[in-house]
Amino acid sequence: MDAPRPSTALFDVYLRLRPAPTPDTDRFLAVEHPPSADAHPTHITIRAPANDNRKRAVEKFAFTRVFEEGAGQRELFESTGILPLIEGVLGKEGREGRDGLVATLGVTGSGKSHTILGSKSQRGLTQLALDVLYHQTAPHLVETETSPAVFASLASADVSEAYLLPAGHFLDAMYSSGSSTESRGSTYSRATTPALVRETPSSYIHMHCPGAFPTIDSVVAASKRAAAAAARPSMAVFDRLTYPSLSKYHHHHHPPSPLSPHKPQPAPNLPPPPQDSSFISLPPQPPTSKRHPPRLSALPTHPSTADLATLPAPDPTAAYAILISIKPPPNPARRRPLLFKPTEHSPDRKVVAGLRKIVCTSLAHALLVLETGLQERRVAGTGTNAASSRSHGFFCVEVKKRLRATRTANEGPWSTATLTIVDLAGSERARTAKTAGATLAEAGKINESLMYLGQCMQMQADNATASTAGAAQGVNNGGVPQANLVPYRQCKLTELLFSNSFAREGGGGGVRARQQRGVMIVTADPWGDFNATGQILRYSALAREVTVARVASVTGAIVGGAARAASGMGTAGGGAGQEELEAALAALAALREEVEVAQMLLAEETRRRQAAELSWNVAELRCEAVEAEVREEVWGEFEARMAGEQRRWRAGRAAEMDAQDEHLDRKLELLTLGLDLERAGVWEDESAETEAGKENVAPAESHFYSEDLSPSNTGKHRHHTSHHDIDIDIDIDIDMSTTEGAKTADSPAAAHLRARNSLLAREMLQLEDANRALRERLAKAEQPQQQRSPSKKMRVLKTASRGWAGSGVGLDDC
Ligand SMILES: Nc1ncnc2c1ncn2[C@@H]1O[C@H](COP(=O)(O)OP(=O)(O)OP(=O)(O)O)[C@@H](O)[C@H]1O
Repeated sequence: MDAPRPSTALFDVYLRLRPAPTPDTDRFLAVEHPPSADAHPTHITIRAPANDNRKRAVEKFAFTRVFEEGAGQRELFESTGILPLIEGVLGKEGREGRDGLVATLGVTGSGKSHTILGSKSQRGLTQLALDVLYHQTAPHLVETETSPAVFASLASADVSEAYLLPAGHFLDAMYSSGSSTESRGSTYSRATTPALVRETPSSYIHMHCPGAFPTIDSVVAASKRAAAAAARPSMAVFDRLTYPSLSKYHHHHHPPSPLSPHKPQPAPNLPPPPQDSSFISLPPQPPTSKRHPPRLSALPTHPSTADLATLPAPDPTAAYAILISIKPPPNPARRRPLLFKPTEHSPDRKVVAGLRKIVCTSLAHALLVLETGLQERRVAGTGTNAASSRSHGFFCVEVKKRLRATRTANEGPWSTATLTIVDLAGSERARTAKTAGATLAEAGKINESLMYLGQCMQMQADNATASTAGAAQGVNNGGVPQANLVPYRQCKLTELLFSNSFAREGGGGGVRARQQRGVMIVTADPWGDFNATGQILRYSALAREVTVARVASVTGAIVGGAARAASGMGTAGGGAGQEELEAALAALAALREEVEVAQMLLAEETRRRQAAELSWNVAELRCEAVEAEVREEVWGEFEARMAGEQRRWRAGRAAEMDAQDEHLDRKLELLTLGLDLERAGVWEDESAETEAGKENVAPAESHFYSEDLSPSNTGKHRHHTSHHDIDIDIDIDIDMSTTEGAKTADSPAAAHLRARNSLLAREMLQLEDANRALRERLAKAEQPQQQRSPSKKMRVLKTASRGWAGSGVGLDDC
């Protein structure tokens, strides 16, 4: 069985074994060493301890690499791909960084916290990662403790509704003047944390340092005020928000701690430091409002990262800022679920809203903030592990990056990549752990979230195996292996861990470039709980194989009994009969073993099927909910559009009818006018004087009036209009001489006539305009019909020529 090395994997999975607490006991887990001395082990096998009579199958698991009991923190740090993760977070030159995830998973007491956070004498992966990060970015870090403008730019670039604080500010607010208290111990142990009953830091801050937390708004406002006060030194305002040097957290008897061999720490030249040792070393104390800062020199400095062979390279063209996120301690009375927010890059990329983000400009600051964060993590002792972590711990190191200002260009916008380090709470069996009440309920939740995590990991392992098998057989689906969806949205834990691994940004081809890469370190105690460890190994391993164990004792007993029976039967059967019997018994034993393995496989498959059914049901419910939501949304939009269309159509129709009415009114008005004139006898008289041969007008046409406006007084103006089913021909033939005659006569009738004439002339012009517009509309309406059918075209032409025939106005005039 080879360990698949999938290219599409969410993360590499490493196994770390912890040293034996009592080495002389039997271990159930064995490491398979590869034949070559240079190669690292990748496989382990587990077999049930002797006292477990139920299962006899041997299970074999494959991991990216197995670290045996002797492996130290430094070896783990160097060999688990964390350095490339850090390089990814820093980002290549001119490019944004990529998120990285380091997580530990294992049964309670198997060494997760030891791996991630270290112990009193050894640094964990988190401290080592911070050391490398600060060492590599030191020349490129922006100064936020003293520069309000830079701090404000960071604050305004954060989209997660976080509270940004400079580290000095934060630490001072957390550990204000309690420095005169006596030393109460010197042992550093995280195990004492659960018993500490103190004010939560946030309540302390609000009670004792009102306004001490600068919100984004207050810092931005402060920076604006500072910029505006040009006469004063611009630092004046920010000084009030700036906090004392880190060196006050050093013990005066100790030299500055060489936390990072690469970067000297500030000298301890401040007021007499507290006699107290690190707050994490305190035995249980009565409630008090004072807290004491961790003593920097008490924090472990081993192992060092000074002589690492390869270090991640930062972007030389960029400026960096490093922020450490801390979730404010929850109010037990009003526990709220984590609030996720999509980021500016993609709705899939989620961040937790409402965190405190501490801008740390040095490793020492970062370590102090980390220690402070650890205090806020809820730890409650259980029967299994006295220092058991009863919550999943997330340590998020945000690396902000922007292009530095040059002579030709200003600095670019801040981009963010996050290194998330996760110490998952241990899975445990309630019976073993002897938990009760709220702690038992919490354990149930933790186990549930770990179950969902297990499903995701199994799915990823299956995908990876399928992809490797597909690649080996050259079978693929258009170059893309068919992968099952990893159900990471089932719970907050898996969403937090993996939403960035699947985030699609922008919809373009290069969207996967920023997807998160991860490292999962599974911890196991080879002498611990066989069942619980086996369960975790089953869902976390990259591959698994079940083989039959030799059940020599049982088979031997059967064979021995059979042989005795055979010999008791006398010598009649002879040697041949006995051999036959032995062979039959051996076959029987082999069949029994097969049945047992088949039963185990069946049980495993049943469990997986049930898990798959569960996720299927959840997915179906989600689909239904989404479908209903989409339906409702589409229906609402459709109805709104329909109503809009109806409104528009009604308005258009009303306007059209108004235009028609107006047109008809005007025609009627003209008709009435013409009739009036006719009645007055003007037209009859004048028509007698008009020249002979004047064109007759078709009876169907309306002959309203004629007016001769030509200079020679002999011209006539004809007007034809057609609107829908109404055809109107207007002949205007006004004899100006008559008008002149009338003018000369200067009778009331002549004056009336003149007035009428000029009114008519105006009306005629308006009518002409309306007529022209109508003709254009008619022509447009007829055009498609003419194009469609030649016969129709002819019909239209005929109709048109008939319509214009009597008026003397050619089609070209239309
Ligand atoms: N590789 C190791 N080397 C030395 N000591 C170890 C190692 N791993 C674990 N231990 C010790 O085992 C004990 C339990 O380890 P740890 O607290 O890290 O377990 P855990 O898996 O985090 O447990 P929980 O899930 O309950 O928090 C600690 O005292 C720790 O120092």
